Amino acid sequence: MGRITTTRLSWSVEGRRLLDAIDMAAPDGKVTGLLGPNGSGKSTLLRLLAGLRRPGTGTVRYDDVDLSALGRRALARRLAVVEQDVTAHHRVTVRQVVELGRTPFRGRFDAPAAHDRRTVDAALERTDLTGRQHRDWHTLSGGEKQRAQLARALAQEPREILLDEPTNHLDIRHQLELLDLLTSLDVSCVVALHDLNLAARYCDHLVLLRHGRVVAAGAPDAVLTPDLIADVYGVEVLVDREPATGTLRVTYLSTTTRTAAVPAPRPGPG
Ligand SMILES: Nc1ncnc2c1ncn2[C@@H]1O[C@H](COP(=O)(O)OP(=O)(O)OP(=O)(O)O)[C@@H](O)[C@H]1O
Repeated sequence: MGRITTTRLSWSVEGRRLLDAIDMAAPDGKVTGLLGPNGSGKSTLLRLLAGLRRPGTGTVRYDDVDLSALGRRALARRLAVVEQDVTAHHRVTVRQVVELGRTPFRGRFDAPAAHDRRTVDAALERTDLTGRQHRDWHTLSGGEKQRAQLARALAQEPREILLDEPTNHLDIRHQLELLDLLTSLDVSCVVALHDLNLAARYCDHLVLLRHGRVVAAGAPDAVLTPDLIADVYGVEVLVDREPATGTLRVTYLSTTTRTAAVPAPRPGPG
């Protein structure tokens, strides 16, 4: 497990600042939810955390180590990334996709060792894909592909996992199973989510973005307030607790024009 932090992290493209001085911390061993409307910068932030984009300014740290000082292989040995809508270009089976999670631990020409096989078997089992492991990747449904990507991430035995809307193709049962699984792992997770009720139920810590800036961060009951949700999403909500479980519950009432007052993002370098 490791703590992920960013300091004054910014990223711009074509003169538009898409992330603006992001200070965030994803606590060790916890599930951190990234929230925010479409285009608020969740995927861009995840890509910077994953080292897939280089920060314009600012830093990303894994524990106390700057991401730029971690080699690619060292990073791949601790960090798993589950992106949205991954496509495979070659004919591969589900098991071969999951076996990719073992690549950082093997020499280029090594056959999978017993530990690699056991880890892949366990990852397939935990994502309910054992029965589909020999299927061609292209024959899977969207939800099965998403579960296979999670299985690949688990096969990596990571200390940290970054996930971009991992529930968007999943039916209700698999959404709950995936998030139950994430919360049961001894791993620090950062997960972009749209569903505020799933965020309330499964995340220990939330970071709410708007126009590439952090507008609130903290425990779900500090972030999921009617005022913040109306300001950021333009939706009036009722927030209470579900009586049977005590979980925070967000009920959507109506859209509002309150977000119209939000200033446009600043242009800027870096
Ligand atoms: N490479 C790029 N070039 C130009 N604009 C980009 C690039 N990448 C992202 N953007 C823009 O940056 C903004 C943030 O995008 P991002 O995908 O990070 O948002 P998001 O919060 O993940 O959105 P969604 O909820 O719709 O997935 C959007 O306006 C997007 O169009």
